[in-house]
Amino acid sequence: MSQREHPPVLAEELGKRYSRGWALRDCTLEVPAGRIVALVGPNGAGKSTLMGMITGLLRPTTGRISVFGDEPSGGGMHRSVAFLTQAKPLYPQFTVTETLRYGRNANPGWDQAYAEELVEKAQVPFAARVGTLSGGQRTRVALALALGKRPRLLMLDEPLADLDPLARETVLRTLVRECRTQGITVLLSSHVLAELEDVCDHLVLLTEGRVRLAGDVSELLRAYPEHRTLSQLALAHMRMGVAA
Ligand SMILES: Nc1ncnc2c1ncn2[C@@H]1O[C@H](COP(=O)(O)OP(=O)(O)OP(=O)(O)O)[C@@H](O)[C@H]1O
Repeated sequence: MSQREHPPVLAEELGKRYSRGWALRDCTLEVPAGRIVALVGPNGAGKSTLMGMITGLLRPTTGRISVFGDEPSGGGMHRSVAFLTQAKPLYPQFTVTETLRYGRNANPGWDQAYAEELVEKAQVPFAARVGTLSGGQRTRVALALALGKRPRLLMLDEPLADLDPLARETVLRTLVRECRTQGITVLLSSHVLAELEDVCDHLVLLTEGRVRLAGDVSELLRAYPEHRTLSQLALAHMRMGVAA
């Protein structure tokens, strides 16, 4: 089977146990190609743990996970995956130009023209040091760094948490436009359910380390007609999961 035919993520009975107990249990799911997937759940539900296992930074305790058909290893992230977190590991003393140069040196498939175009569109000065940029500008640079890698799967763990509502909307719009145009699969973790509404077409909902709901958003809304929106659906299942 060619790598193209493997789904971006396939988890089978995946589990992760820390010293304090299970963070994720019996997690079986597929992240389908080309979708924008909302990964939601209350605090401590296991979202970051799942993402950590997709990157290969965390090793599963039980079960299996594959990323484009490959088992993640501790030897670095899959070359087709980019990961953006709220922490945005950018070097504050680097200029934007130097940050992109770092991206080029670190990534074999790097697309310099595309990364520069994203920075230009965001109107961030190339000569500015990253440490002097606003939160919104830093996020746009981090996004250029992630997309310049030309990933096929982009994972975002609460990347917009420190942005004002206007910047959140702008960044999210840019992100969705770029990913839809490029056919990039997105796994987006956020607590702001309302802003996932018009963006995500697939849902993975975790509560207490278990997959409570997963699937195509329109199909799920048809299966649960008492809920009209992704937010209502997710919130109701989060309540059930926590009460269970
Ligand atoms: N390194 C660790 N050692 C011990 N327990 C951990 C560790 N990392 C996470 N956990 C625990 O695993 C569970 C799941 O945590 P995780 O960070 O995956 O949740 P989350 O859904 O991302 O939460 P949040 O929305 O608050 O970011 C929590 O109970 C957490 O305390």
